Amino acid sequence: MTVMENISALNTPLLQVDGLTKRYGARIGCADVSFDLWPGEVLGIVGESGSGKSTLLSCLAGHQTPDLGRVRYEDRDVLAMAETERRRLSRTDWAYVHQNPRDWLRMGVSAGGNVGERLMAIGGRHYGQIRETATDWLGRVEIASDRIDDRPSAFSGGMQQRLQIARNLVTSPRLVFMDEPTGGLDVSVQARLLDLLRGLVRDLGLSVIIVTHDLAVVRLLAHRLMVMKSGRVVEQGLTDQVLDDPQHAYTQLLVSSVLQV
Ligand SMILES: Nc1ncnc2c1ncn2[C@@H]1O[C@H](COP(=O)(O)OP(=O)(O)OP(=O)(O)O)[C@@H](O)[C@H]1O
Repeated sequence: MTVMENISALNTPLLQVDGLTKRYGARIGCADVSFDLWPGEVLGIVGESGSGKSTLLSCLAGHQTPDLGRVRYEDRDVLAMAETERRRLSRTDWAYVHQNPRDWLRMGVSAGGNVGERLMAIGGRHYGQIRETATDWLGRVEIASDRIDDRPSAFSGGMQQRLQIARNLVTSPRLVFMDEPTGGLDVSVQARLLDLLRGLVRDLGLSVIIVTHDLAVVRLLAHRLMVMKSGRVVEQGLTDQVLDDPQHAYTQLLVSSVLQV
């Protein structure tokens, strides 16, 4: 990129979402959701169970087709894209970290293989280099290099989640979707994972959309917050502002119920 292209990239949102709506029959999944995501920005999406967080995330990532609305990634219309192009984006520029790593890791393949496989999917062919990069990434997610040939089934839940993160980030994506990445883990394991995620997001300059019902997670990770209720965005703003001075009654309830715990 030239300097001018760099400056212009900084002035353009990475993702532009406009009026996104998804219904399941008569039921609303998400309705009229609009926002911009900027390079290097972490956007948190919170709301109680059934508020539409996962529906929104899966529509953004192209796993579901919305009924209405527009999604632009850089200068590309994501919804009008051919399936092959969207798949290519998912392997290169985008990553998706799911709540349950066991469903998304290849449990019969070694830890190193799980990471290396993603490099091979984008054209990596040199075995030595792939193994070296996989070892480096295991180190970055705090998995000892002598575990490289172990299968994920021999790993703890926290290690499996860290392996899923390495598998996702090894291809240097720019935009990472995360769906409850710390869900289902012990509190101390969650804290370590959050710390790790925060470091990676900062060091790699990632743009992230993270869905969670856990306000502590967004407090630590997200620059900006969107609060959803019944499929709609009821409040959005800078994370600290929204959490310290919630304007909408629903956000006030969310925040106060956490404080009572
Ligand atoms: N496949 C589906 N078929 C029908 N209705 C669905 C489907 N998926 C979600 N819904 C409905 O859409 C609404 C939003 O659900 P969604 O799973 O997006 O919420 P969520 O905030 O992610 O909840 P959770 O935190 O429990 O995952 C809910 O009313 C839900 O019942």
